[in-house]
Amino acid sequence: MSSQTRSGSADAATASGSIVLEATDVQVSYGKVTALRGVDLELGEGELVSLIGPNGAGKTTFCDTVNGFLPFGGSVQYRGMEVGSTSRDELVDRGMIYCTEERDLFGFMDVEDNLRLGAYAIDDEDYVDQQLEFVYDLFPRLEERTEQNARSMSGGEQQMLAIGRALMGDPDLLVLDEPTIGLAPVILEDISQAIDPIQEQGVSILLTEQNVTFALDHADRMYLLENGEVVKTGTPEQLRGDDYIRETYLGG
Ligand SMILES: Nc1ncnc2c1ncn2[C@@H]1O[C@H](COP(=O)(O)OP(=O)(O)OP(=O)(O)O)[C@@H](O)[C@H]1O
Repeated sequence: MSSQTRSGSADAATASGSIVLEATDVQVSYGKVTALRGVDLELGEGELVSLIGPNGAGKTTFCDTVNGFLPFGGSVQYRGMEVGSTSRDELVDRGMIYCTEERDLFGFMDVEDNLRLGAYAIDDEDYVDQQLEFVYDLFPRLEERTEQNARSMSGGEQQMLAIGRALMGDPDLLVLDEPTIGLAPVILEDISQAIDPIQEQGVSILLTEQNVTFALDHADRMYLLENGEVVKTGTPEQLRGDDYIRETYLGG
């Protein structure tokens, strides 16, 4: 999907189809607390890159940073645009869509209205209808609940709605911050099954996770963040074979 509803981008990175997101030496502090230290991360066209790490490692801070919500040191480039000097509206307009850990749903609005709000900036009504159908195919539980208020849904259903709403915004890069947190295994499976079809639509994905198994199952490449620093990177295959990852994050 993507680009169909968005004004054409002429920059080199888009034209060459290579780097979507490039973070270089990113530093973020909250007063005296340093949350990110010298983080480098690269995400290529169509890739799913996962940033894994324990509580407080800095995953949400990284998502907030690349989405232009925090002041930072270093450089973050999205499609060749420097995030620090690009407005949030422009980032969203160019397809950087953020599904936050808090989900940010409109609790007193129903499922379909929440979904349609995700497409507020898109004029192409055919696209919106088509994408709504895609989201309902992806999450049939949402289609069964089109008129149910978001606040009355289970945590898992709300997570599906949050992802669905992000998809309605025609993402080029979808940033998913800990989508599996607190979910029962059966719901986790529903979320898991949605990942491949989203990638098949041509969407690049940055996924943060504490659930290392989930990340290993879906990522093309991974970065392990601890105390604000990237301490390991590699493919899932490489990280599965890593003693430290196995002992610390996969229970030996
Ligand atoms: N608004 C804030 N003010 C002060 N410190 C903050 C703020 N937000 C985050 N921090 C601190 O920055 C560090 C990184 O937090 P962050 O939420 O980015 O980690 P995380 O990996 O997303 O954790 P979790 O998995 O628990 O959500 C933590 O020490 C946290 O207390």
